Amino acid sequence: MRRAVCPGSFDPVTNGHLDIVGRASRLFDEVIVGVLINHSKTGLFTVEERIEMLRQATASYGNVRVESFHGLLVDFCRAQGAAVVIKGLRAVSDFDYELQMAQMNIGLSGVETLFMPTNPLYSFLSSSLVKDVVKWGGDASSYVPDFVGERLVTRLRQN
Ligand SMILES: Cc1cn(CCC(=O)O)c2ccccc12
Repeated sequence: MRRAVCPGSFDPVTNGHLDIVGRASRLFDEVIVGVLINHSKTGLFTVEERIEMLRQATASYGNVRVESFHGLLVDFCRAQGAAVVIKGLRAVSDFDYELQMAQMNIGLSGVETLFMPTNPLYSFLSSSLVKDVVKWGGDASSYVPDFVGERLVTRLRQN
């Protein structure tokens, strides 16, 4: 069974993430979305909330699993039996860092990284930008699933 891991923070999941995950799910037998647990950074949503939104957003794909992990990505890949990491590239500016990570990961463990160009519709998108837009009253309905947008409004506009 050919598995791939799509790692990230997903705080929250955006349509850009879902575009890549959906395309990867058509290329691999199973895709594991890995939600990174970062103890040094408090996100807007808890890891459990991010997992819940990702599971709801990817339920229709049929071969996507969502799990959390901490520590080295390659250790998570090994534990999941995945030989490939899928990364979405939004712009050339993403490439330097992602290349460095990919070279380190293959050196550490032989885990390959495949880069997928982001759909141009979402090449400017990030979870941080979406959060800022919603916080200041903007409409993010083109950029996140409706249920994610509703949770963003509830979480950001209460305070
Ligand atoms: C474009 C893109 C960025 N990331 C990191 C997201 C993050 O760290 O929150 C992704 C994860 C999965 C699929 C596509 C992407």
